[in-house]
Amino acid sequence: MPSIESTSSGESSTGTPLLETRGITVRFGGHTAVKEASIAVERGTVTGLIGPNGAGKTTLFNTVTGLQKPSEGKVFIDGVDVTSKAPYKRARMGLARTFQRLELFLSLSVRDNLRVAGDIHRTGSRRHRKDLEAETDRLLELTGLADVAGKDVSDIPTGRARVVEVARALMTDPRVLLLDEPASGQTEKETEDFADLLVRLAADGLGICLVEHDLPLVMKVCSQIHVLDYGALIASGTPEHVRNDPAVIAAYIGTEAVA
Ligand SMILES: Nc1ncnc2c1ncn2[C@@H]1O[C@H](COP(=O)(O)OP(=O)(O)OP(=O)(O)O)[C@@H](O)[C@H]1O
Repeated sequence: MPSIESTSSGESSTGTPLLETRGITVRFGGHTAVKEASIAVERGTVTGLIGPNGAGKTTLFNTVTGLQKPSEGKVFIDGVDVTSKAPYKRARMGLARTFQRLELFLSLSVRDNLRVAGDIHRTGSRRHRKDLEAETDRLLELTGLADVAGKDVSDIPTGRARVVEVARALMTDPRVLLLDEPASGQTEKETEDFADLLVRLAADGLGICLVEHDLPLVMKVCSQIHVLDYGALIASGTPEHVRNDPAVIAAYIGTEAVA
C-alpha cells in the first residue's frame, strides 16, 4: 500500500478523507435509489455502510467506483473530483472493490487468481514478475490463505473464497477498499478471522468501506458507520451512536435487531 502521511485523526496529511461522496443522488427512471448521500472514508479506518435490503448501498458503491453515473452529486478520491472519471482511472488512483456475488476465476487456483490481478496492475518486465511473486506470497500469508494457495477456488468453502476476493483486490495496491457483503457465507470462525484481517489492514493505513448485513461484525470493526434507509442517510457516527439512534432502530424493526 502506498503510504500517505497521517494525522492522529486518521485523515491524510491534507486533512482530506481518502474517499468522499457529496450529495450523491441516483435515479432509475422515477425511482430514487440514493438520495443526497454524503459519506467519508478516512485513512486507517473501517467505515461501515449499512441499511436494510434495497436501501441503496450497492448503488452508492457502484457510483463510487464509476459503474453507475450519479444523477447529482460528486465523488472524490483523496480530494480529487473523480465523478466523470472511468472506473479504471479510479482504480489507478487506488480504489479497489469486491462484489456481493463472487467474481473469481473458479477454475484457477487461489494463487493464480491473485497473480492475474497483480499482472494486470503491473507491467510485464522480469523485475515486476519477481515483485509479483513476492507480493502474491505476502498477501497469501497476510490473508491466511497460504494453506489453500494451490487449490482451485471451486474447491474451497465460500467463506474463504470471500477472502480470496479481498486478497485479489489487495494485489492492486489500493488505498481505499470497498467491500460488498464480504462475510456472507462465512462461518462464525471465518468471520472472526476476517474481522482481525480488516483491523490489521486498516492499521496498515488502508481506508476500508464495509457494506455488510452481519451487524455484530460491523459494530466490532468500524469506527464510523453510515446508515442508509430508502436511499437516504438516516444516521452517521460511531457504533455506539448508531446503535442507539431511534431512526436506525425503527429502520431495522421487522428486519433484524441492531447489534
Ligand atoms: N439498475 C437498476 N435499475 C432499477 N432499479 C435498481 C437498479 N439497481 C438497483 N435498483 C433499485 O435501487 C434500490 C437500491 O438497490 P441496492 O441494490 O443499491 O440496495 P442495497 O442496499 O445494496 O440492497 P441489498 O442489501 O439487498 O444488497 C432498490 O430498490 C433496487 O431495486
